[in-house]
Amino acid sequence: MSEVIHVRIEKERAQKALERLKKLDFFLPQFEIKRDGEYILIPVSRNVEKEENIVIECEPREMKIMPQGHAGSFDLIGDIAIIHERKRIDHDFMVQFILKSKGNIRTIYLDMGIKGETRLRDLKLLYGEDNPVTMYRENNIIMKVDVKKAYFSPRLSTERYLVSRNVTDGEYIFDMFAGIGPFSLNIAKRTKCKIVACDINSDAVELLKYNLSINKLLSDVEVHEGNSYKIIKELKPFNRIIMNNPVNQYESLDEIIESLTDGGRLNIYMVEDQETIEEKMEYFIGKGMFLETKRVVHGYSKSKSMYSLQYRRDPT
Ligand SMILES: C[S@@+](CC[C@H](N)C(=O)[O-])C[C@H]1O[C@@H](n2cnc3c(N)ncnc32)[C@H](O)[C@@H]1O
Repeated sequence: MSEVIHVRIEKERAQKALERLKKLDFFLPQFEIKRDGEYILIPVSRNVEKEENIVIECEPREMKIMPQGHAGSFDLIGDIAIIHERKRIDHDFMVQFILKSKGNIRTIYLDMGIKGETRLRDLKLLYGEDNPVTMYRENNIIMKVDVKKAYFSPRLSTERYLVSRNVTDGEYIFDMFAGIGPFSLNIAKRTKCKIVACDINSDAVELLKYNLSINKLLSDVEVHEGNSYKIIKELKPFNRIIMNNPVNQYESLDEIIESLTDGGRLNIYMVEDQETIEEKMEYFIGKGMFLETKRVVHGYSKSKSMYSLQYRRDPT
């Protein structure tokens, strides 16, 4: 049986990452470089995680395991690993695989599914201490994460970086489903903007405030606990609205579009299949929105993917 770890990197940055991985002697030339939507999968040797310094260029956060006869992946969040299985996986094999390939793993959970409005994960302990709190770094930001009390996924770190790069100083931004704050933190770190971040989960809001404080960004972000669909009415209009709650049904999209300034931008994340994403895109075009970027963030199921769409509201 052979198993290969791949660094998953956005297409535009893949060449640079490949050169860097070759230089560091992590690249495994005997295995194929593959495509995954807008991303490239580069086969690497197991100890790539040790090179924390290449995270920003390469982001080897999401390691995919593709052993024959198994189908799963795991996320690394600080010293916690969370296994996601698509088909039935031999859990002992996965635990041993992770422990052998990663040096610093304290706890391994199996993802039993995400539920409800607050998107909390049902986690089963497979290895180590049942302590869901850890510190996690991405794009020069540090975050306290509690994988049981608030939603967090490291898989969007490149997305958050790209969105933050698109923001210009002076924007007034609403991060509607902020969670523990990764979008707001990435933007506040790189720009001088006024950001409003809101989440309905009080534990997420507490972590968000803590994360702003440890990154010294408290004064850049106004935090609200509550229902964003209500709060937006009081605080609009915004130059940019970020909607990252892709699995739950979005409400009041007409009103949200109306809450943008002329030329304002909407960054929206959706889990759809090829057909339904086209329908959703037609809706926005019908509302006078101009599509600026469309990316496949990652595959979600056999037929569905997570899409990242950026629209600009053109003056009517
Ligand atoms: C998929 S998570 C995204 C979190 C964050 N943007 C991230 O990238 O980690 C969606 C978040 O939206 C929050 N949420 C769900 N409905 C909400 C609402 N009506 N108003 C505010 N927050 C809400 C949930 O508590 C959850 O933290």
